[in-house]
Amino acid sequence: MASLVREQAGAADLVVLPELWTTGAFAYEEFATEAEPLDGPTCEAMAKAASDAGVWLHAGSIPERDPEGPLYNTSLVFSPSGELAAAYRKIHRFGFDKGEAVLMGAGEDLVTVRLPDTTVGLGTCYDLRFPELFRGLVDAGAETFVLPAGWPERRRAHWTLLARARAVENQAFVLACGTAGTHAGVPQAGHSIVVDPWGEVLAEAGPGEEILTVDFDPARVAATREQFPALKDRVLGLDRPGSRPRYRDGA
Ligand SMILES: NC(=O)CC(=O)C(=O)O
Repeated sequence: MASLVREQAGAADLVVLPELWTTGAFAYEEFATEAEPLDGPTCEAMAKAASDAGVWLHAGSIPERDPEGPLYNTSLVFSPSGELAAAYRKIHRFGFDKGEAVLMGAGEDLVTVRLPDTTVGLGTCYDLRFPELFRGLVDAGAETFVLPAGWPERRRAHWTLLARARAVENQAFVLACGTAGTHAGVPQAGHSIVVDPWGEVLAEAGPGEEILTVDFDPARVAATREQFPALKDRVLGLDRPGSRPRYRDGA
């Protein structure tokens, strides 16, 4: 993975990797054996790859070992000088009563990171189904969402639909990078996708491994929000019972 990142030197400003690529998102038994702290060998290798290539690197996510707590599914962003600029612990864990949902702890913090031309809001895979997270990130200034995933082929239609929905409703770019191949018997969707603030798909990968390259202009977020200012019409608090407008039964 480090040599793939290095190949982007001079070609990309930001490189994005998928979710849990050291294990596979469904290789549950490997989470504990492969987990490492944020100064572990994978982070060290990714920090070096980012600085060797001189790129911002969203290094996807790894199983994080917190000496004080449970394992976490943690996404990592490195600056072009190899500093860990952000770490985001996945808030919505997938699996209902098994897998990640029981093997890993839930993150609690919404995380944004300022890149030179855009503020990036972080989400991971299953988070894509929860619009309130992305609204929270918009409130924190996000203009571009970066989301690594290990999304199964079986639900690929949801992947595309949700990526476009998060882009349209938040008038933001969505850069969603998915794993390819088969992980622990689960065929992965691939189909990494980049969506613009109008909901148009700027680029989409195929089902297999590939490097998807896209040029986008972060200034389009402010322009879209100004030309079609739907975000200003939000009624806040609808998802919080007790807040206004009030909830009532019937007509
Ligand atoms: N793997 C995930 O985190 C999410 C997923 O599979 C889904 O359908 O949602």
